[in-house]
Amino acid sequence: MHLTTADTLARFALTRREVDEIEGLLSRLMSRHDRADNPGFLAAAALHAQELPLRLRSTLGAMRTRETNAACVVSGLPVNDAAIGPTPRHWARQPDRGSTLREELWLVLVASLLGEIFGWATQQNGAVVHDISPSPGHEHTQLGSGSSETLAWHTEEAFHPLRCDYLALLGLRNHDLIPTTFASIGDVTLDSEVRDVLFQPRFRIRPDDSHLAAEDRTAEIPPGREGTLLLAARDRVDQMNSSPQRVAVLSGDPVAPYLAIDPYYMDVPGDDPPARAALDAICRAIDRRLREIVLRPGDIVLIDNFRAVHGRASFRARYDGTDRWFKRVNITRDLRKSRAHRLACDSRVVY
Ligand SMILES: NC(=[NH2+])NCCC[C@H](N)C(=O)O
Ligand SMILES: O=C(O)CCC(=O)C(=O)O
Ligand SMILES: [Fe+2]
Repeated sequence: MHLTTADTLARFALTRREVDEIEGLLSRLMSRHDRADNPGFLAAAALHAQELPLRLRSTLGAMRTRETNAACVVSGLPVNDAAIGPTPRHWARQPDRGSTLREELWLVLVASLLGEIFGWATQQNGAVVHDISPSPGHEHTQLGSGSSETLAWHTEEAFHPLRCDYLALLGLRNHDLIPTTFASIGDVTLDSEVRDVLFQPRFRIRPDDSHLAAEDRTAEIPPGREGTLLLAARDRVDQMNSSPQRVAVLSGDPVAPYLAIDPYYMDVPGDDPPARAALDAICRAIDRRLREIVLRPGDIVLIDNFRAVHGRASFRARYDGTDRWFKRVNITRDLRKSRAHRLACDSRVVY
């Protein structure tokens, strides 16, 4: 079987005029909002995003509706390296969130062209805009804060039924040009027997370690429904870890399927050699198609989390304030489907 091969990685370079327009929009928004993740700004983000240049809006509109490409790199917005401050050594340790307000507004606006932004109660303490930077002690982990090991390619939250439709990564600092890795299912060729097996619920995907981090569990349990939801979310992660359901890797249209895969956290239960062989086959096919995307400061990559996998090359962390530093958001096309797991209809945190 040959899946559709429309080019999977689009590159969108902002013109000088578009950069000027965006700078103006960001300055106006910065005078009115002190954080990119405050509820007031998030509620209006989709509206403000309509002030982004038309060419950008239509490119991302096509990515959303026609599934033309599985990723798009938007480049050209300058970032002042001194102004954003030193790279934090831990996601919770950025001394002044205001130092990246401009860049976070940029990320949230662009992401809002694809859908609604949300975070996980069990990840980075419910933050909606995540920090990705290397942390001491995490070098050999499979976390965004790892470094010395390759971050194995994956679907973001492959284990979770409410996983994002898209994720967006913003480069703030990347002096060593350490690449993000990327491959689209649209570039992968599979035998029809392999594909048929991957469409069946014969696989298990456990939560990745970012949802189990002990540090997320030290905070006090809040009272009321929030506490109830938080404890239930932790229990669910624990359960998905101890007794995961059997799921399919591929879904949707057999000739242009969607994908949920995270081999590092997967296994094939029971005596099922054909399922094992099918998983190995798709992993090899994806490995062959894996390519590198180097995000420079100001660049945003939007990744279709139903059609592409991503990861990161290994590198040596510096821990001197000049390390690679990204911001990340999850995007859903439909916030309503997670309503049972959120406190309010407009809340962005999924428990
Ligand atoms: N193979 C994996 N899924 N590794 C985990 C990916 C990193 C994880 N999303 C984090 O925020 O730290
Ligand atoms: O650092 C990167 O380029 C990708 C990180 C990533 O995939 C993650 O944090 O889930
Ligand atoms: Fe990821």
